[in-house]
Amino acid sequence: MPIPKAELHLHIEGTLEPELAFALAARNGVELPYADTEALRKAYLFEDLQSFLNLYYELMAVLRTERDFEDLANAYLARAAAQGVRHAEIFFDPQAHLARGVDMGTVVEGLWRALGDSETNHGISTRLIMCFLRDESADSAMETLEAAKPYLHRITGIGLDSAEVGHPPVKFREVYEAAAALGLRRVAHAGEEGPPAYITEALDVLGVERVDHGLRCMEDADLVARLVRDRIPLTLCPLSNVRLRAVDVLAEHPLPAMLDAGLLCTVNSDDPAYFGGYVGDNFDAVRSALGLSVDRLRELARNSFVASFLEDDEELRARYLAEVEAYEFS
Ligand code: HPA
Ligand SMILES: [Zn+2]
Repeated sequence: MPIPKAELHLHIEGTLEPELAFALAARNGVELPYADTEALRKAYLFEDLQSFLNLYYELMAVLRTERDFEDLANAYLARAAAQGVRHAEIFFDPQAHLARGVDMGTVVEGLWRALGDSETNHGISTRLIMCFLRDESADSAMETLEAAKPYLHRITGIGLDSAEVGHPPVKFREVYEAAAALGLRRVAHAGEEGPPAYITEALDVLGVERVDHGLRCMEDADLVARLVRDRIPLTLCPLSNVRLRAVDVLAEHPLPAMLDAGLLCTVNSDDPAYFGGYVGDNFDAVRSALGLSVDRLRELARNSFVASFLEDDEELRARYLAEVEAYEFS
C-alpha cells in the first residue's frame, strides 16, 4: 500500500479520463471532435498552460447532469484511494459550467453525491474549493460567489486558476475580501507560469493561506525566506510541470532544492487524466527521477496533512499524521 497522503491540488474536471468522456458524450448526445479515445489521447501534447486549457475546457462539454459530476468524482476518488489518498481538497471551476448553461446546483450537488459518502465508500475525507477563472472578469468572479451562496455549507474555500500571465492576483482583491468575510479559506494558483511577484501579491492582497504551484518563488530569495518563515504551504505538481513545460525534464525539477530551503512543499497531481498520473504516480516519479530519500517522501506525506484545511477536525488530522509516521516503506 502506498504511503497515506492528502491531495490538495486537484481539479476535478482534470480527472476526466478519455473513456469516461466518451461514455458521458454518448449518454448526453454530445458530439466530440475526436474519433475515439486513442485519437483524443494523441491531443495530449501540450506546449504550455494555454494549449492544455483549450482541451480541458472543450472536453467539459460532456458534463451536463448531477449524475455526470457524481460519476466523475467517484472515478477520481476510487483511483486516488488506490494510490494512498486519505484526504482530498478538490477544486472545481463553476464558471466553465455556468457558461454552458449548467447551473451551480447541478455542479455542487452532483459532486456532493460522491463526496458526501466518500469516507464510507472510498475511505477519503474531502473538502471542496471553488476556483475563479482569472482570465474572466472580476465582476464574473463576484457573480459566481453570489451564485454559490446557497451552497456554502458544501464549500470550504476559494481558489484562482486558468491562464495566469496578464491576470495578476490584484484583479480579484474584492472577491477575495468578500469570500473571507463569508468565512471561506483562500488559496490561489501563483508562480506556475507567472512571475514571483504574483506569489507575493497573492499573499499580500488576497490573503492566501496556501499557494498553488508557487514554483517560481525560487527566483526570489526574499520571497523564499518569507514562505519558510510563515510556513506557507506550496502545492507542487511535478508531472504537470513537465507536461506544461514549466520545467524541461523531471530530473531538473526544483523540488529537492525547495525542500532543502525549508519550504513546506506538497506533491499533487493537478489534472491527472491529462498529465500522465495520479498523486501516487507523482510520488513515484519524483522518487525515481530526483532520488528522494524515504525520509523526504515521508516529509512530503506529512506536509500534505499539515497543509490541509483540517482545522475543523484536528482529531482526524492527528490520526492521518500517525498513519504517516507508522508507515513502513518497502
Ligand atoms: O494547472 C493549471 N493551472 C491553471 N489553471 C488550471 N486549471 C486546471 N488546471 C490548471
Ligand atoms: Zn492547478
